Amino acid sequence: MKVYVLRIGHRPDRDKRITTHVGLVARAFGAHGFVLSPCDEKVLEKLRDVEERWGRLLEEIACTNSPLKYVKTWDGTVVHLTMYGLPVDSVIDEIRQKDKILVIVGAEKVPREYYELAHYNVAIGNQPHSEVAALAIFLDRLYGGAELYRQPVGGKLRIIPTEKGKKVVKVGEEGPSGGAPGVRAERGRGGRGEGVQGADEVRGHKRGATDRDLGDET
Ligand SMILES: C[S@@+](CC[C@H](N)C(=O)[O-])C[C@H]1O[C@@H](n2cnc3c(N)ncnc32)[C@H](O)[C@@H]1O
Repeated sequence: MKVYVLRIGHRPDRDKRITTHVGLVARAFGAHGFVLSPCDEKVLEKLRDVEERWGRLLEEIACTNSPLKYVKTWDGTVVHLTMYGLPVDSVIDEIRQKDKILVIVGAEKVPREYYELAHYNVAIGNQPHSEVAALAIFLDRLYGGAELYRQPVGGKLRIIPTEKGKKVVKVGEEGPSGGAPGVRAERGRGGRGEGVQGADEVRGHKRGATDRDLGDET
């Protein structure tokens, strides 16, 4: 399964923090790609910085100024998170069977076309709340919780879970039993470029094994 998150309706003057949180949730909760619309380099830079320090979980961090075209040319399943949609529990098993999923989250009012283009309009409860919460719960239901235990590739720092305090070590110094308990990332890192349509309209950053962020400090 390949999952991309498309954040639409971002307002650079007021949404930087919440959009960054959408991106961080996409990264930490199992998405393979994060696409922002409209483009805002500051937000993308922040996400790249997190990936550089904490390790690579996203295959692609990109933006588009033609979000509708991005959705129309997505060659997979389109899920739009909205409080007006169907209850997540009634559709999540079906969505989990799909190979390629684009999850759209809005900011303020989402244009009607997105509701029509979506294969699934999905509600995380039928009350208004937040795109950050909606995305987190959707991805957690999609992966059944396993996404929390993926291990990033490269980066500089790892957290050693502790009962109290903060234990952070450099990559390579985790020790034989270091690192978070759990499973390694189940998905492969291959298939870069999948899900990128209208390359002339998608400005992004694709990461390869030679990127500077793969170097560790040890
Ligand atoms: C500030 S909310 C706007 C609420 C909007 N009226 C709506 O259609 O959900 C911004 C985004 O959060 C997400 N969201 C908010 N509440 C949600 C809910 N109950 N279920 C699913 N998504 C939700 C949607 O993606 C929405 O575009």
